[in-house]
Amino acid sequence: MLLLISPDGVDEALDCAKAAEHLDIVDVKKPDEGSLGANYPWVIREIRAAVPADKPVSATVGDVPYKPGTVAQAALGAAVSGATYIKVGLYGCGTPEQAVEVMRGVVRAVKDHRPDAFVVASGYADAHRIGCVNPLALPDIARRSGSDAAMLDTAIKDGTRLFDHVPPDVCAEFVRRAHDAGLLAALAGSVGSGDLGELARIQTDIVGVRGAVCEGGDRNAGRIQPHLVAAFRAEMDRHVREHAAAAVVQS
Ligand SMILES: O=C[C@H](O)COP(=O)(O)O
Repeated sequence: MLLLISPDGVDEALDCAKAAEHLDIVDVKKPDEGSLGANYPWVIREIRAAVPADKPVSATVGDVPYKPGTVAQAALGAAVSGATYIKVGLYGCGTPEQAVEVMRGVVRAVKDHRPDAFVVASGYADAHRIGCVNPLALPDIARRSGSDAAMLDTAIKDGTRLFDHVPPDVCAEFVRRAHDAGLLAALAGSVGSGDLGELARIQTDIVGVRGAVCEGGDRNAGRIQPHLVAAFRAEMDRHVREHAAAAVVQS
């Protein structure tokens, strides 16, 4: 499992850089603009310069409306600024067809510029609260649009967790569908260390975290703490090892 951590700006990215050995992807976002709020191009550039070159920088393009041209141009902006993972929150897409149209534009805009960039189509575990596409539709949306990964996060950060909205067995189906389509499966949404056992068991590829590695577990008022990143990573690796060992015993 890969660990993606979301700093809110350059200062927190520097804290991530101090914990770089414990994380895999630095994800630039602007949490005060939403769950997948987009940050400024110059912030992406500064963060790219601040984190070790071997760590991919991801950028969120926003909780986007159903405006395929606008979103494609914004995604290109993130790629030009140095992000190699481009994450799009399909907030304003009410049907899979709309979501596929938006993501096709993103894939073309980003990969024309940088063929090796990695495009992530993200839906929301609490889609029922905002009226966007069903979580289990995401793997097929990602596949049809040529994206590289399907993701779920929570849209409303009110303390409810991924598993409160999409129980582990449904997340397992999400991961299965993503893998069957040849995609990576990424899961986030107030994920805590207590969720890591299930996330490892269902073979999640990427776990996205912010609140759990912030001071006081507070994604808004707290700041990312390198020692919390290290502790979270240690717990994650422990679960991955345990599930790998269990799989060997069963086989
Ligand atoms: O992509 C990851 C999200 O930023 C997760 O944030 P959170 O753990 O505070 O819900």
